Amino acid sequence: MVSDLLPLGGGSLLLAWQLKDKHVLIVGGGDVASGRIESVLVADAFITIVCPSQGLHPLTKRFIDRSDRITYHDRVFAGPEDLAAVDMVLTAIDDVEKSREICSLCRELKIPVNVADIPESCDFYFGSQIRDGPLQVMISTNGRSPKLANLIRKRIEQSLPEHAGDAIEKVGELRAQLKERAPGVGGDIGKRRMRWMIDVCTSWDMEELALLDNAMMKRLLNDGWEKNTVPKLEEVGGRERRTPTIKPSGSVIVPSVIGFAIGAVSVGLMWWTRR
Ligand SMILES: C[C@@]1(CC(=O)O)C2=NC(=C\c3[nH]c(c(CCC(=O)O)c3CC(=O)O)Cc3[nH]c(c(CC(=O)O)c3CCC(=O)O)/C=C3\N/C(=C\2)[C@@H](CCC(=O)O)[C@]3(C)CC(=O)O)/[C@H]1CCC(=O)O
Ligand SMILES: NC(=O)c1ccc[n+]([C@@H]2O[C@H](COP(=O)([O-])OP(=O)(O)OC[C@H]3O[C@@H](n4cnc5c(N)ncnc54)[C@H](O)[C@@H]3O)[C@@H](O)[C@H]2O)c1
Repeated sequence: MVSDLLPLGGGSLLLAWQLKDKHVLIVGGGDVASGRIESVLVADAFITIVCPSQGLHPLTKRFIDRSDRITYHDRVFAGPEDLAAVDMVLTAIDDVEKSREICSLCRELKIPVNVADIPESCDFYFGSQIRDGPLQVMISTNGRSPKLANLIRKRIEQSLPEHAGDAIEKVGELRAQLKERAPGVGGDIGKRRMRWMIDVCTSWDMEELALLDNAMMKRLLNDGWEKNTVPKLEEVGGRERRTPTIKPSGSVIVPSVIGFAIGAVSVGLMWWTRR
C-alpha cells in the first residue's frame, strides 16, 4: 500500500471496472481503436464501432467479422444520437476538434470518456496491460510517460511467478466450492472462510495450487476445511510437477573445459609477463 502519511494526491484511482454486458461506443477503427476493442472485449462488453470502412485497421476488421458482441457502422460519428444508451465512450480518431466535441457531449450526458491523445479529455486513462488468465496487471504512469509504462510492463512480465494465472483460476474454483459448502455473508463463517483461504494460499506454492483438480479440491475441503487444517499437496492426492533435471551435455562441458584452459593459460601468461 502507499504511504500512510499525508498529503496524498496527484495520482488516479486504480480500479478493475466491471463492463460485462455494458454498451461501449468506440469512435474510430484504426490502430489505437483496435487495441481498445481488444481491451473491451476481454471485459465482456457490447461494442458499437463507428468508423468509415476505408479507415479500418486489419485487426479491427477481424474483430468486427468474428465477434457477435460488435455492431459496426460504416460512417463518421453522427452526433448526440450515437450516445443514446451508451455506458462508456472511447475515441481514437485523427481529428482533434471532433474528439473535443465528442468529449463535451459525453460530459454533458455524464458518460465516462477516453480520448486517445488528449489527456484533458479523458475521464480515465488506459494503461499498459499484463494478462494471464484472471490475473490482470496495469502499469500506469498517470499520463507522464506511456513509453516507460510499456518498458516497465516488459520487466514486470519477466518477473511474474510461473503458473500464476492457473493458480488464481484454481483458487477461484476452490473459493466458490467453499462458499457453497459454508454459505453466508460476513459474520463468524466469513471470518473462518477467510482465515482458511489465507492459510491455503500461504502454505501451498503457486505451482502446487495450479495443479488442483476437482478431486483434490474435494479432499482439501473434506480433510482440510472440515478439520480446520491445511493438508499438503500429497495428502490430497496431488503430485509435484517433475521439473526435468538438466544434465550437462558434452557440448556444454567441452566449451567450459576449453574456457577454463584458456583462462588458466592467460592468467599464467600475465603472471609470466609481469615478472
Ligand atoms: C499505456 C498505453 C495504453 C494504451 O493506449 O493502450 C497508453 N499509451 C501507450 C503508448 C504510447 N502512446 C504514445 C506513445 C509515444 C511515446 C510517448 O509519448 O511516450 C506511446 C508509446 C508507443 O507507441 O510505443 C503517445 C501518446 N499517448 C498519450 C499522448 C498525449 C499526451 O501525453 O499529451 C501521446 C502523444 C504525445 C505527443 O504528442 O508527444 C496519452 C495517453 N496514453 C496513454 C496510454 C494514457 C496515459 C498512460 C500512462 O501514462 O500510463 C494517455 C494519457 C491517454 C490514453 O490514451 O488513455 C500505451 C502503451 C501500451 C503498451 O505498449 O503496453
Ligand atoms: N494514446 C495512445 O496510446 C496513442 C498512441 C498513438 C496514437 N494516438 C493517437 O490516437 C489517435 C488515433 O490513432 P490511430 O493510429 O488509431 O489513427 P488512425 O489514423 O489509424 O485511425 C483513425 C481512424 O479514425 C477514423 N475517423 C476519423 N474521423 C472520424 C469520425 N469523425 N468518426 C469516426 N471515425 C473517424 C478514421 O477513418 C481512421 O480509421 C491519433 O490522434 C493518434 O495521434 C494515441
